[in-house]
Amino acid sequence: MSEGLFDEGLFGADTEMRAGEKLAENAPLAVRMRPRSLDEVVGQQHLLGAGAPLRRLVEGAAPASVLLYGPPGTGKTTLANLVSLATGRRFAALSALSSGVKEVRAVIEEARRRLGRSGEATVLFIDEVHRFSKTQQDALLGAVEDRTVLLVAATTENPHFSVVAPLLSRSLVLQLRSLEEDDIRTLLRRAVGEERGLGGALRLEEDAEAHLVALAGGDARRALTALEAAAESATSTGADAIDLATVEATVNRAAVLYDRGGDQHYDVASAFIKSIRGSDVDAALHYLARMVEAGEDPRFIARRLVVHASEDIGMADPTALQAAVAAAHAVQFIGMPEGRIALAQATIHLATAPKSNAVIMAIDEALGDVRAGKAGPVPPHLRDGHYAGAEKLGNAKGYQYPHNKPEGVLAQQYPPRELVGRDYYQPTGRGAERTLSDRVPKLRSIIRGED
Ligand SMILES: Nc1ncnc2c1ncn2[C@@H]1O[C@H](COP(=O)(O)OP(=O)(O)OP(=O)(O)O)[C@@H](O)[C@H]1O
Repeated sequence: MSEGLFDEGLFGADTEMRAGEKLAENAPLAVRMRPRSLDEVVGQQHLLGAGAPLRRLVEGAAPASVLLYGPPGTGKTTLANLVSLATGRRFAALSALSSGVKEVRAVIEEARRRLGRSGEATVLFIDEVHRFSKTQQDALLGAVEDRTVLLVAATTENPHFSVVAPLLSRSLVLQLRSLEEDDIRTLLRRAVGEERGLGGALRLEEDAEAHLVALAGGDARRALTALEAAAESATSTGADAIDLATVEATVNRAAVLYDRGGDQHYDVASAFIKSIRGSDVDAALHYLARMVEAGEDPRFIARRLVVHASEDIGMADPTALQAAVAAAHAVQFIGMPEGRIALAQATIHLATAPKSNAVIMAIDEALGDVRAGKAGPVPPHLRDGHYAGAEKLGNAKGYQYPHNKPEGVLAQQYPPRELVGRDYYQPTGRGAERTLSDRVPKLRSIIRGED
């Protein structure tokens, strides 16, 4: 197995960093400022106070695999690193974005060999573990179980929904919190002053600092990345301080490059859906490609497809919902990068399908009535007639069984009295809904006895 695998992870050459090892000077500021000991970690006191679970782990108490769950840039990678440093284990990292079962197996195999050969233990850090498919997560189980690796998995999504049960039950789930404004301020000041940061070459003006704190939204990486961009800009103009104007002029760039949870994400997702609704298959594929390339969570994309299969296509092509659900399953099953093909197939299916919004209109009108209080008693003949005493109440009495009629439909009141004659579903007549445009009015007239 090539050592190079470890170098291709999310921190480049930093992947196998050891205490005291010098980081490349050209590493990003956020990487250079990564805490080297627990004392340098800000916030997360609920996990790091005396006797708290993470401190015990870092201090070498009973090693357990951990799932770190929390927003981006709050210290998940950092803490994984510290666990390996403090416990003298080698640090191997994989990103679920770019690794498959093959890579997972290779890393585990290497960990097993090292353990057998020299007794050297490994912390295996898996970033964004929620992006792993079930099969990929299952590949980790054996090694976690027999302690070949100490797994530290990070996720920004609730692990109870995104991590397979056997892995969940073998791990300690620890939730990280967004950093407080004061924590971010501390990190910015450290980065400005310390040698491994900007080395005190520039001053950070007060309002510029406040702006960076606000922009960060509790994400330390975002704060340090924006600071670095502003510092580069200030240096290039020969200034000796970073002022508010410089921060404002540079943050857009920083935001576009690094802001996974920001506006771009929602704008592109919105354009994707609107292209599908507009039947522009090529534009839809373009936005899909942008999301895939940006590392968007494939399950987020799949969920949008499932929603819009019903909202924009509905009964005009009932197989669209099946296609979207199948793509969602496929993504879960095979993971990325192969999952992109299933997503593309569902995108093409939805974009080229005939369109109808009759389903969403129908349910929303029905909901509107219910919310307006139009929800009278259920007609007695439709009530549950199975329990003891039901008959006495007159429940189910007079109910007519539609199958007894040759057409399978008969005249009978189904809605509460005040809603008799109310039509919610209005077929558009497009695609497969065409047949419903004929059938639904006929059904209504039989049921309402107008025939
Ligand atoms: N709690 C913290 N204390 C000190 N520095 C922090 C903390 N959290 C993050 N940082 C700084 O931000 C950088 C990025 O943090 P880290 O990689 O640990 O975040 P993460 O939670 O793993 O984020 P992501 O989910 O985006 O991968 C670190 O290199 C470090 O400089």
